[in-house]
Amino acid sequence: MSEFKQLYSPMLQSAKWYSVQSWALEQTSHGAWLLESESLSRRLAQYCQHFTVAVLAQTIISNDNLSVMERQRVGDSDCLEREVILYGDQQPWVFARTLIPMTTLSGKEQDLVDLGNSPLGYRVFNDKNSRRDALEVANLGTQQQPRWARRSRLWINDKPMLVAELFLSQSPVYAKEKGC
Ligand SMILES: C=C(O[C@@H]1C=C(C(=O)O)C=C[C@H]1O)C(=O)O
Repeated sequence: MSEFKQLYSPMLQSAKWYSVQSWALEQTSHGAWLLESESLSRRLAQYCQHFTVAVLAQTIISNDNLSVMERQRVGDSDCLEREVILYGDQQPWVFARTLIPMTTLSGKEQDLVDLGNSPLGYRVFNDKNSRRDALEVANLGTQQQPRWARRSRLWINDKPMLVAELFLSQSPVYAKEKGC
């Protein structure tokens, strides 16, 4: 198993998520990232020369293995679980875990299985019928040294998927805080 997956997958899955309103995110530099409602991939790509995605794992998981909240967001179907690292100029910036219900992988959306190293966000937000809702934020670090994560539901043609993203220490989300 990849070291990234071993480290970050349990971190993300044990996160305590809070609605965005619980955090004072407006007018902060990290808030602009966490509140991004369009494609995070596109935003990250603007901060580097080479934006790349590496798939760590892609497997089908039973609905029984989802948490109650995950089930509330995506329903009762088994899911394709896709875990990736998003890289900016070879630096690991984001660990992301996406749950795509098998019922979403129908019609035009069957191609989501074969994304490989293409960013999911490019595919989803290229479609006119896409949107994001149910945004939640977690801090997996401390107040002094935050490690931000967010979870949101994406819709494509009225079919849901759930994306959780952990912003790693080298990501531009922390640039201002570090005084760079
Ligand atoms: C969901 C988006 O796509 C990003 C790309 C992902 C992937 O390729 O698996 C996963 C999560 C995202 O951060 C986005 O760009 O908003």
